[in-house]
Amino acid sequence: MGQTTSDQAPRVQSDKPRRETFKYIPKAPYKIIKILANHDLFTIEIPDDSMTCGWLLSEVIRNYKNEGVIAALKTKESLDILDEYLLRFEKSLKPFTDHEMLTAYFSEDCEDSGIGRFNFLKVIGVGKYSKVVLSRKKDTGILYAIKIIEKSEVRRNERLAQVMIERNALSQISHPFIVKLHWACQSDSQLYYVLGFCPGGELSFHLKNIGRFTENQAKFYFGEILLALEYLHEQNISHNNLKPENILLDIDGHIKIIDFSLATINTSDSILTASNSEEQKTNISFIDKAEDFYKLGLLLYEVLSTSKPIEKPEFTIEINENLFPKYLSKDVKNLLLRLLSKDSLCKSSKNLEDLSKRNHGLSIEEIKQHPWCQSINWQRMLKKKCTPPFRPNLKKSNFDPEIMKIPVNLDTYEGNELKEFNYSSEAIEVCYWNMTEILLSESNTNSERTSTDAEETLKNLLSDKSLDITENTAKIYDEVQSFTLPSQKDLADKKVNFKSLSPSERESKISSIRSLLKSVTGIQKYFAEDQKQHKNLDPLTLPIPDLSCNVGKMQEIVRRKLTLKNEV
Ligand SMILES: Nc1ncnc2c1ncn2[C@@H]1O[C@H](COP(=O)(O)OP(=O)(O)OP(=O)(O)O)[C@@H](O)[C@H]1O
Repeated sequence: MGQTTSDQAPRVQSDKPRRETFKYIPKAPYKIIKILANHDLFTIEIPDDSMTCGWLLSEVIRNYKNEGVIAALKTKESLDILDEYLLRFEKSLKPFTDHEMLTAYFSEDCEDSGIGRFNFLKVIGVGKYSKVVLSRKKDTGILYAIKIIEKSEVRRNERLAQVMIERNALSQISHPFIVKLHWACQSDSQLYYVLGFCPGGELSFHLKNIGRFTENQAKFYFGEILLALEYLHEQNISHNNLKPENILLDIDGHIKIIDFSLATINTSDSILTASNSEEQKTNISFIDKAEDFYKLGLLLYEVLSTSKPIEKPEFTIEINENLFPKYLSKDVKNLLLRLLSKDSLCKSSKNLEDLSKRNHGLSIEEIKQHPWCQSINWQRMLKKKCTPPFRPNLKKSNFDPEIMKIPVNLDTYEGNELKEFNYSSEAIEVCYWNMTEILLSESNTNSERTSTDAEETLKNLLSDKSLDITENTAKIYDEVQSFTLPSQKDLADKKVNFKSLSPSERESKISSIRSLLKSVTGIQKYFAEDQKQHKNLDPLTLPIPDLSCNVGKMQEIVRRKLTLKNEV
């Protein structure tokens, strides 16, 4: 059979108009994202929502032609949860708005093998003996939560053994529902545990926002915690401090158990020191595990009712169904009864004599098979395939804003680039006050100023190659932010005082501050003495294009505070 190939086919000229179907019509971008990379500002067109954070980063790297290695992207406002989101390459770009501006994070070389490998960003948690600080690893740009423990506090409170147990427990754990310890290191005065960052905040924070959880919501958290406990107990580790404050959420809403500061590890060695008896060895580990179940019961009660049973005296006497809220189902009441029963209390008292009083306690298997847990598919849950009741808000931080105001105590950090400059609070405070004075004197000369076009000023600022904007002062931002303005009267007095100074007195007052600010920010040409060359750069009206512009940051804060103050 003769085959007609396209070559052989007669070329017939058709009279019909040609169809346009093959014409390539470029699709309008679905949205664009602006990228500020060093002094370059460019846009990336996002064709649709299926594009991911990993794709965006690769596009940015492809488009950036200048010096430096881009390791990550971050939000302009350093919003912790979105910054973490941007590091998840598989995540969709959906949460970002059209024309959103992101900044590039450049990899920094670092020879230090200790804590100097990290830039500290802000305090996100405070414990009795420690602070937890959100930090970025200088070379990779990855975010971590670093728990900083003061050695002096450990010594004073004789907590060394406990601190070592926390470290040892964390270092042998690897489980999807338990925080990961990546590194542990120390300086002369502090211990550092570098932990995976959980941006979703504490379960207690969400509990406060929501009121109380429904049984289904509670069941999800209960199930994930139980799986983590099962794993811990298999490793002979008891957590001993389960409570909503120690359950964090990851970016998708799954749990991570933190805080092993009260944990116990039942190694045969430690048991041997306590006693050589095999029977007691079994009992002791049994008691610690029972303590976890009891605490799990308290946690379940708390999330379902929003009250802490521990604060109710009747709970420590004899537990019965009447103590539970009426709206709870029969099944959950039964489970609570079993977890919180007097038996459990006896077991958790750690008094060996009490053991004689106990009946048979619940095992993990029994809890898993309890009627209330019947709807849980444990295999799916372990693989994180069960949908969390809610996802943490990506548009605002899930950490307590009051805690985030706490300054990172930079004086005590060792081994990073802060050595050269004294970043003590007083130094920053001096900066702050004098910035205020400069702004006040500026505002006197022209009270009608309005904000200039942000884009335009940004371009001016970026095209000025003499400005050496350093990345290093998110910490200063935090420090400055934590100061409060004085009363209107004090401000007025300051203003009058400052105005009454002669130009040379003003100059001498400001000059030391100016050099301080220059060394803090790395910006060499900015203030009055430079204004002849930089007429466009008006400290009062300069918009804040990027948080890495440190003077801008300070101005913004001062201005925001002044506005607030004036509104009051
Ligand atoms: N990996 C993390 N990611 C995000 N936030 C964290 C992380 N670890 C701790 N935090 C925050 O820091 C707070 C305090 O941490 P943690 O509970 O470990 O300290 P603590 O045990 O209470 O302190 P201490 O041992 O000094 O008593 C937590 O409640 C939480 O808000």
